[in-house]
Amino acid sequence: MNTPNSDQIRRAPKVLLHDHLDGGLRPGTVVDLARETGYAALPETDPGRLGAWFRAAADSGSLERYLETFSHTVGVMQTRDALVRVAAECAEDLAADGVVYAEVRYAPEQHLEGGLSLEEVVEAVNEGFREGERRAREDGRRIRVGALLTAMRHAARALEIAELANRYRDLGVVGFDIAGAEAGHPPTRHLDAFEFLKRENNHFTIHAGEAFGLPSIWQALQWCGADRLGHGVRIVDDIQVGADGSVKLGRLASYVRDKRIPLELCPSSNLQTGAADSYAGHPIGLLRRLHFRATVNTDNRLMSGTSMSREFEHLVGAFGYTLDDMQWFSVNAMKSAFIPFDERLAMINDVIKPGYAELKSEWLFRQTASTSRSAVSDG
Ligand SMILES: O=c1[nH]cnc2c1ncn2[C@H]1C[C@H](O)[C@@H](CO)O1
Ligand SMILES: [Zn+2]
Repeated sequence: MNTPNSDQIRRAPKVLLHDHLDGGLRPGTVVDLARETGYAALPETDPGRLGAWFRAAADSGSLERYLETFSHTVGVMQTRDALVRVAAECAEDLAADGVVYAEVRYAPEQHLEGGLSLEEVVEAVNEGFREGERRAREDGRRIRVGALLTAMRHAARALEIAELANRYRDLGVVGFDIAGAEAGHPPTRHLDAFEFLKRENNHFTIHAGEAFGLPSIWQALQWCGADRLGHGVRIVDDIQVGADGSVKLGRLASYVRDKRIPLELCPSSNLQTGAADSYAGHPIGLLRRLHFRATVNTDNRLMSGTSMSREFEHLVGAFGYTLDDMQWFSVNAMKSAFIPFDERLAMINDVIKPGYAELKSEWLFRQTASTSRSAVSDG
């Protein structure tokens, strides 16, 4: 009865925990910035064709090949102005899509080629997010964006980036992450960074259980102490579903569910990197049914040609999700955010729940309107 249409999905208040700044540029902005900064390696210079190129190139079935496409976005994000613009447009685009709270991540160490310092990178991105929030407000939309600082798992700067995240805590940065090719780069190589953050009572998430399975999830949780799992989708490898529908959770899957570890699931991205083969077959269906702390995310809007609304449209199509399901995912995400508890609670009670209540009550008023129309035409 309350299956949402596209317009309702877009207007519904959504919460996004896993979105890469360098994976979400507008294609036209990539073209503009390449021209302005003298970046000559773009495979296409027409925005439409460039957007299609990113989607196709990222659609290889391999995480390593998917990640190669980032050389072009990172390539044009090497100046202060470019970072401010990309961050402002990110916040604006998310707000236009109905996102009310987002944590957007990027790796400061990848933006130093033009001579910026790590601090200048963080300050430029923060400035952009504040500008985007302001523009959204002028358009009558409300969004709050926090930054997550990512360290690249194949590099050796994790402790330095963790210290940077800690220094900019309460100044626009809400946590830390590690990303990059998973196989061959275990998170335990960066234990010093995680231990530092734990001593500082700071928060972090780790990309795990995407291209590599249970050992990666286990390490991220039990060795590194991650607060959330970036993807974590392969936790289904520890869940057995019998022919009669009975379900048996292994020890790790039980731990993840019992401890309410948030899973930052990214359906479209998983289809492109081969972690899932269809929306209907995506583990999110099972994980939602089993009441894991599942959340819906975009990962890389440019590479997947997606948005939060599109991710939900796919899920509504595949699983028949209703506005109640959308609210469940959004509340789950908000509970799992890295901002203080009282702010999360206020977002849930004062923004998310009223937003869904408004949408869920629309049918009442639509029915009155159509009754009066038919009365007029009957007369
Ligand atoms: O899905 C992903 N898995 C692992 N690494 C990723 C994914 N999406 C983006 N990245 C990498 C490429 C970016 O340059 C970096 C920082 O945002 O994070
Ligand atoms: Zn990611």
